[in-house]
Amino acid sequence: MEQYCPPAHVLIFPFPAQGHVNSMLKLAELLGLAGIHVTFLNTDFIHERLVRYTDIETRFSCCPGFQFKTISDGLSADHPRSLIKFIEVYDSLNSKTKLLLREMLASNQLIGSNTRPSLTCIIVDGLIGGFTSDIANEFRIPIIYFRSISASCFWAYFSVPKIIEAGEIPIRGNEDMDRLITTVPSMESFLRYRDLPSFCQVNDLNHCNLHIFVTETQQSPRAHALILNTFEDLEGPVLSHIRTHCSKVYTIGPLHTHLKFRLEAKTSSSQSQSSNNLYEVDKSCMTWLDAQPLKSVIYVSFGSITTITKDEHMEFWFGLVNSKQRFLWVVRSDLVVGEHNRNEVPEELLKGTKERGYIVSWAPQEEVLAHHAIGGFLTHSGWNSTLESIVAGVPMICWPFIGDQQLNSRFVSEIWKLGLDMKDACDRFIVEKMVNDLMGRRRELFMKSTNEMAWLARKSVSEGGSSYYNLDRLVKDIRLMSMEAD
Ligand SMILES: O=c1ccn([C@@H]2O[C@H](COP(=O)(O)OP(=O)(O)O[C@H]3O[C@H](CO)[C@@H](O)[C@H](O)[C@H]3O)[C@@H](O)[C@H]2O)c(=O)[nH]1
Repeated sequence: MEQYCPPAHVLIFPFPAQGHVNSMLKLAELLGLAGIHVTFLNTDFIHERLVRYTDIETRFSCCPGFQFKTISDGLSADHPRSLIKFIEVYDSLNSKTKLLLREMLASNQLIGSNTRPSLTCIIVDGLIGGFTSDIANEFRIPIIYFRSISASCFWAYFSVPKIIEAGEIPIRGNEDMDRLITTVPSMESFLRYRDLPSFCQVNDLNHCNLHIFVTETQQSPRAHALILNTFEDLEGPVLSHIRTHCSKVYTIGPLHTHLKFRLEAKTSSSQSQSSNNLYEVDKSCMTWLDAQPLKSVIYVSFGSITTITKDEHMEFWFGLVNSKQRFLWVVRSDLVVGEHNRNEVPEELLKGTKERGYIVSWAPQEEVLAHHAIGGFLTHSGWNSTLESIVAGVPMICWPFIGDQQLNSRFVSEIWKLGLDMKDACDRFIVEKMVNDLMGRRRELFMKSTNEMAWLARKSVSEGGSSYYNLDRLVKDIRLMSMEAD
């Protein structure tokens, strides 16, 4: 006789930012496809944007047990919620949202209807894992951490107490930027001070950003399991170190491809759509791309939170135009700090852009990277963008801005050999040279490694691959929890 298995119900709670919500929604959908009930908890602010720019009715129609719930982030309606206000967002979540979450759990508001089972576990973004774990413990609900960064960056944050103990941070001066950091196991031979996550590159070891990222990461072993958006062939050595501290680590990425493959298998369609946007997508760039020759366009995008100065904007713009390569550039309305006067933009830039460029304020990035006209990606090295480029087999020029991006760009260039690292430079001549190198002279150098890694990424999420297998294990683990709780 088959054993009765009570339905499982997972609460998923992301940190409220595009890169985090995007990947956790994909995880949610994968669990939904496996027949698990999912309640996705967004802040009101994020949910309002998601509903405005993503057709969520259609997106989640294949998961009948899926529901959204919202919670306040405790900030006023006119708060910018931008990167420079990160601490205010974080503090408000840790104080005000924490109380609301407790109330919602106490009054069963997160269940929704009486046909929905009670919560089996909470999957929380590890960046807000601390307070969520405290509450989950009060209600005796198991907690699983999800991190939207690479395993390598997770491991670097985890190792910070050792780095400090060895006196390797802070550094004495700029001359030390290239000094090797020797205390992060598996990275001893290539990790320089300048490659550490930017929050570790501080003079004050009590800096709140450093404190938050390190403390939250150090708490991970408290969780029942850790889910990472990566794959074994990409980060195997680091993952084996993480596994000595966290007993269950599920690597199930690249999530966007994993979801695409599972949706295609379920619906027998190859048109599966998996992007979740908090910005209005301008699809006109796809028509422009259709008219460009094979691998002739460099795609330029700095993700959802990077900002650049007017001077940096000019350096990139001149570099791109002077390279004489075709380019597609995402310039978000809030990318450049300070407005340019139309007559401040030199005529040669406007002319060069009209001839060979196309600018949008938000692109369908996954589709863009998969387009045959794309030959390179000038990126800020956010983890989602890095994975999307890896799967598409597109070599990168990395211009990391903040946080994990500094470390990602080192791995892309030095370890995985998937592109060039332009960190700490923003100069029109360097941009021009790097773009021409990537699109021309050095393309062949990268093609073998980008093709190989793209193949490994796809293999990992195909039936029999490591991420495919790990997702099935995660689903079984969750079902087992629901049986134990029954
Ligand atoms: O025009 C655009 C630009 C971006 N994207 C998507 O937006 C996401 C951007 O994510 P990511 O590349 O990770 O960058 P950020 O938005 O900057 O993400 C934040 O969150 C990430 C995950 O924690 C970190 O790796 C980054 O450093 C951090 O800045 C990706 O899925 C892109 O496909 C679009 O769809 N269209």
